[in-house]
Amino acid sequence: MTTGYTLPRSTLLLVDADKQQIATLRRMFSHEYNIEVAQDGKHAANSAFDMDIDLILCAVNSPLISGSELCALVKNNPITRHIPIILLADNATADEEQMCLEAGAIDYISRATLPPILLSRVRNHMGLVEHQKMLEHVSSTDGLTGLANRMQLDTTLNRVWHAAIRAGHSIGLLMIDIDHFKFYNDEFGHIQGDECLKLVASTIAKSKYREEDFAARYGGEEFVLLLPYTTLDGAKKVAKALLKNIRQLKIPAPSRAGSDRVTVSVGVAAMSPKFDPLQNISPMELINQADMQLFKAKRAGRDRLC
Ligand SMILES: Nc1nc2c(ncn2[C@@H]2O[C@H](COP(=O)(O)OP(=O)(O)OP(=O)(O)O)[C@@H](O)[C@H]2O)c(=O)[nH]1
Repeated sequence: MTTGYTLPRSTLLLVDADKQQIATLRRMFSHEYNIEVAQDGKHAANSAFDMDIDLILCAVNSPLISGSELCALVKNNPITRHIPIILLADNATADEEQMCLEAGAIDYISRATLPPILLSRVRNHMGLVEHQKMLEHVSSTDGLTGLANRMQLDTTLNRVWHAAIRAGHSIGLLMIDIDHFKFYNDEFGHIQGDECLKLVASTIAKSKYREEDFAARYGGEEFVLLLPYTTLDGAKKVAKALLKNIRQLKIPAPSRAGSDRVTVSVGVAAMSPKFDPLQNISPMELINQADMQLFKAKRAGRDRLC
C-alpha cells in the first residue's frame, strides 16, 4: 500500500525462561524488529497490556503461566486480544498443537524448525499485523493534512468524555474554521488551497499544549482541537495562541477577504460531563456548543475567538 506514511518499527515480545534461547531469538530478530523480553507468561501478559506489542513469540512451557494459558489470558482481554501469539514447542506433539491453536495461538512451531523457516513464519505473521496497522492508519487519518479524521475524532472524543465523567474533569474543545476560504480557492486555485489547508493543519497540530491534546480535520476547511483536562479559561488561552500562530504564518489572503493574511475563527467550549441517565448528554453537545460559538465569531467579524 503506498500512502506516503511509514509505520514505526514493529515490536516482538520474546517469552522464554531460558536466557540462551532468548539470546538466540534476539540475534535472529533484532535487526528487523524492536525486541521486548519476558521470562514467563505472567510478565508477558503484563507487557502485552502495558506496551505496544505487535507479536508474541512464546515458549510453550514458559513458567508460571504456560503458553496456552497466556493465549487465553491475552485473548480474553479486550486491550490485548488483537496481538497474535506464536508458540514454540520443545517437544511438539499433535495433541499439544491442537490445544494451543484452540487456545488462540496463531501458530505452533517446533523448536527443531530450521532458523530460516522460523524467521519466515514470524515475518509472514508480522507482515499481516503491519498490513492491518496500515489499514487502520489510512481509515483514521485525513489524507490531505495527515491529521486525524472525523471517525477518529468521534472515537477519541467518546473515550475522553467517559474518562472525564469518571475523573470529574472538564474537557475543552476548539472548533476552528479558515476565514473566507472560498475566496482563497477562487483567487489562488484549489491546489494552492490544499497547500494552505496543510499549513493551517500543521500549525493547529503544533498549537497543542499537552501530549493528550488531539487535533483533527472535521471536514472541508474546519478543524477541531480537543483539549482533555481543560477548563474554559484554559481552552481560551489555547485559542488565543492559535489565532496568533496562524496570523504569524503570513499566508497572503485573497483580495476580497479584507485582511492582508489568512486568518481563522475559533469557537471555544468546555464541559464537565456527568453521568445523568435522565439527561443523557452526549459528546456531540460539546461539538455543538463550540460550533455555535464559531458561528458567533464569524458573525462578529472573523479572525477571533468566541
Ligand atoms: N482546496 C480545497 N478547498 C476545500 C477543501 N474542502 C473544502 N474546501 C473549500 O472550502 C470552501 C469553504 O467555503 P465556505 O463554507 O463558503 O466558507 P468560507 O468561504 O471559508 O467563509 P467563512 O467560513 O464564512 O469565512 C469551499 O469553497 C470549499 O470548496 C479541500 O480539501 N481543498
